[in-house]
Amino acid sequence: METIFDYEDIQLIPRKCIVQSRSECDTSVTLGSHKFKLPVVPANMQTIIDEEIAYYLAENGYFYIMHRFQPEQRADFIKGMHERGLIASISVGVKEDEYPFIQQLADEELIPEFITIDIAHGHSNAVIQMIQHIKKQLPQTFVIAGNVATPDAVRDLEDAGADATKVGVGPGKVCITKIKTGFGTAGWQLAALKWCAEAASKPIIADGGIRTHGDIAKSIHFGASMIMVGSLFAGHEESPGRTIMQNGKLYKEYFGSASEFQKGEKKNVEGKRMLVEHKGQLQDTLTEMEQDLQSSISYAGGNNLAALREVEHVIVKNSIFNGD
Ligand SMILES: NC(=O)C1=CN([C@@H]2O[C@H](COP(=O)(O)OP(=O)(O)OC[C@H]3O[C@@H](n4cnc5c(N)ncnc54)[C@H](OP(=O)(O)O)[C@@H]3O)[C@@H](O)[C@H]2O)C=CC1
Ligand SMILES: Nc1nc2c(ncn2[C@@H]2O[C@H](COP(=O)(O)O)[C@@H](O)[C@H]2O)c(=O)[nH]1
Repeated sequence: METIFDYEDIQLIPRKCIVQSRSECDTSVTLGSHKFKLPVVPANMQTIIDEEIAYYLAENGYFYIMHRFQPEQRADFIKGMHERGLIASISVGVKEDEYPFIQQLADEELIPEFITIDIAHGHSNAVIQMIQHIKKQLPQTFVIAGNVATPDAVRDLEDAGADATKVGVGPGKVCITKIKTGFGTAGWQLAALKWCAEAASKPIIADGGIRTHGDIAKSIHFGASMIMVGSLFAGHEESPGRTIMQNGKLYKEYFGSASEFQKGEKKNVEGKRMLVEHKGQLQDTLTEMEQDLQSSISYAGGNNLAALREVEHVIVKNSIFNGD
C-alpha cells in the first residue's frame, strides 16, 4: 500500500454542479436485491439497535442489521418482520450453536434476507466455514462477512461465498483493540478501506471510525457501498443504551460489543464504555445525514452516489482543524 491516511486527512475536490437544488440528489443504494434510502447502517451493537429501531428503519426504507446478543429471539424476530412485510436482517457468530440455528431457519423456512457474520477477526476458517454453511442451508440469503482489514481477507471471504465483506478492525469509538493487541486499522481506516476495495469484486461495507457526515461521502469515494456507524447513532432518544443524568445533563451509554459491559465478564476485553450526550430523535439525524450526503453529491458534480467515486481528492494532514 502506497500511502496511509485517515478520514481527517482527506478532502474531496468539487466539480461543476449539475443540479438546481440539493434535493435532486439521490442518496439511495442497492445492496443485493434491495434498495435503501441511505448507504448507512447503524452498528449491530446492543446500545445502538433493538427490535423497535430495526422495525422503524425497515419500515422507513433504511437498511438495518439486528445485533446477535439475544440469540434466542432471532427466529421470532425474522417471523415478526416477515409478518409485517419487512426485510429480516440478523447477525450470527461462529460458535458451535450457530450451526443448528441456521439449520433450524432452513427447516422452518424462515429465510432472512440478510445475515451478517459478526466477528472481531473475520479472516479465519471459522468465518469461512460459517459462510459456507449459510450459503448451503440458506442460498437466497445475502451474507455479509467480517470484520477484515486486508485484500487477502476480502478475497478469501468472497471466495468462500460472502456477498459483501465488512472492513474495519479497531477504528471504532469504543474500540481498544489497537491498545490491547497492537493490531488493526485505527488511524488508517480510510486507507485500509481503499486497499480492500481495490481487491474486492463484491460490495464493501466500511465499519468504524465515522466521526462526521462528510466521512460517509469519503467512504463511498474510496470504495464503500455501505457504511456502518456506531457512535454517531448512539445517544438518541430511541437508543437502547441506558439514559444517565450527570451534572444536570442527559447522557446515554454506548459500549463495545467486546467490552465487559456486553460480555458480563473481564475476558478478552477489546471494548470500552462511554457516555454520549443525549441527541434527540434518531430520525433527525437520519434526515441530516441524507441532506449532508445530498450536498456532498452536488459538490461532486453529479446527482447520485456514483459521482462521489469519480471526484479527485487531496491529502491534507489534520485538515479537520482548519476552518472548523
Ligand atoms: N470491528 C472490530 O474492530 C471489533 C469488533 N468486535 C466486536 O466484539 C464482538 C465480539 O467479537 P468476537 O470476540 O470475535 O466474538 P465471539 O466472542 O463470539 O468469538 C467468536 C469466536 O471466535 C474466537 N475468537 C475471537 N477472537 C479471536 C481471535 N482474535 N483469534 C482467534 N479466535 C478468536 C472466539 O474464541 P475465544 O474467545 O475463545 O478466543 C470464539 O470462538 C463482536 O460483535 C465484534 O464485532 C470486537 C473486537 C474488534
Ligand atoms: N475493537 C472493538 N470494536 C468494536 C467493539 N464493539 C463494536 N466495535 C466496532 O465498532 C464499530 C462502530 O464504530 P464507531 O466508530 O462508528 O463507533 C462497530 O460497528 C464494530 O465494528 C468492541 O468492543 N471492540
